[in-house]
Amino acid sequence: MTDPVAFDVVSEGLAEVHRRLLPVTDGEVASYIPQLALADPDDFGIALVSMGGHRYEAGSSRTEFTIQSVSKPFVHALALAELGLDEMSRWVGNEPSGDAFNAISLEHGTGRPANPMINAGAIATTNLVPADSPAERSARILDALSAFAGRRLAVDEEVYRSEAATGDRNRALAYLMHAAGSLRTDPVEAAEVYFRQCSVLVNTVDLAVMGATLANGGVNPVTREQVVPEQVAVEVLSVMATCGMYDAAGDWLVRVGLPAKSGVSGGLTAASPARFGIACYSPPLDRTGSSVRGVVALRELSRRFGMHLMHHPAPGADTVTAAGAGARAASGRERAAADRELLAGAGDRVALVAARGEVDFPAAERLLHALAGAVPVVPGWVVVDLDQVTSVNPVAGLMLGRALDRIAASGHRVAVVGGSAVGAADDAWGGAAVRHARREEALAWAEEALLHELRSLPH
Ligand SMILES: NC(=O)CC[C@H](N)C(=O)O
Repeated sequence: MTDPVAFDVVSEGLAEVHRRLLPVTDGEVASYIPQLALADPDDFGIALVSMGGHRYEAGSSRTEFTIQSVSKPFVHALALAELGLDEMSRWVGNEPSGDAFNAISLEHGTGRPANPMINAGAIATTNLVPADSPAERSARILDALSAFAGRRLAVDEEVYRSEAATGDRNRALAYLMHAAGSLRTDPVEAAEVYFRQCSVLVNTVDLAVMGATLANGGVNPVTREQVVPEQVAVEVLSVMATCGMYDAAGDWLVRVGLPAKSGVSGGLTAASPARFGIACYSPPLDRTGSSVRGVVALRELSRRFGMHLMHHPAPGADTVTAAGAGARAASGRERAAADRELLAGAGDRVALVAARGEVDFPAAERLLHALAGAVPVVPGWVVVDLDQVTSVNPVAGLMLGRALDRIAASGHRVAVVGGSAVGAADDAWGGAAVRHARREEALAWAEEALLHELRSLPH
């Protein structure tokens, strides 16, 4: 029997990066929260989770640590799912602050924190999660983080106490926001809920699953649970891309090109939309508060696996499989010599355009361009074969519908073949088109009508 591990080149890639970066000893383990100073600087874990829910890992990927600021995007997701983007944005901005994570980055006048990834914004966001008491709020947050991770998580009470004992700066931020009217709950309680959220224990694989859930439109790829709506995942990833790495966010986007979030315990998660969640854990931090090994590892992995968001994606399969008029659009029916002759003289009055696969905005643009080139110059018949189309997204359906309506309005008769996947787009073309089950039928329908017209013309 073949050992499936022998084919695991993904884990091999992770192991190679891990081996190469293990000797890196730059950075300092965070000590302003005393309990964090006890972390082992040699711990180094890497994990990658695919949209199929497959997990790949290297190093100390199962070592537990407190989530710290990596919790912020996930609690932001929970608050967004409850409040919606407009209401959220009234309380917390979406602008990169360019400041350190613990900066007093509050908007002049309103006291609104710049974004939900810095401490001030995170404390405000946490306390926007609807609940009747701080305990209930903490419980809801723990539930949400667990759903993102796909397993039941717990709070490290010692780290929580250590952070609460030394958390005056965060309390001060809460007081400032409370005074300015941007935090409505009690400042001390607000900070406590935030400290408990930061003290939730995770491992590197959990962080990768959490990132993968955002990359997968809010559906946890391991448990298949829809944790937050897809739109919320899109909004959270956007904020991660611009604010997730604090005052290093710009450089990060250039070099790694993925939405990400780091934390002071050394955790780091990144999301490659529709592809992977990737996470690292290594406690020594750079001056911006992100894991030194984590940052370099993500840089290498992004390059190695071609994950930079701004990369030109590989083109999909051709959408348009046939486009033309005349002979190429013939139905193949047996016909009398006289009819064949008639058709040969007027074959360019029947056009065929066929498409396949998923039709989204760019694919619809290609299809419409092909239609424009194939439509007869004099009133004729246009057969659009969508039998091999697997899906049409709403915007593409609208575009196609409008184009077919226009073609019909300019005097052509339109037939649409198959396209059971087209579904919603059906309403879009408002019955301007005749439906046929097969391409040959539609072409024969067009030819019969054309012949009928030609035969009645004086020779
Ligand atoms: N960047 C971080 O991870 C900060 C989280 C930490 N709990 C704090 O508030 O200071």
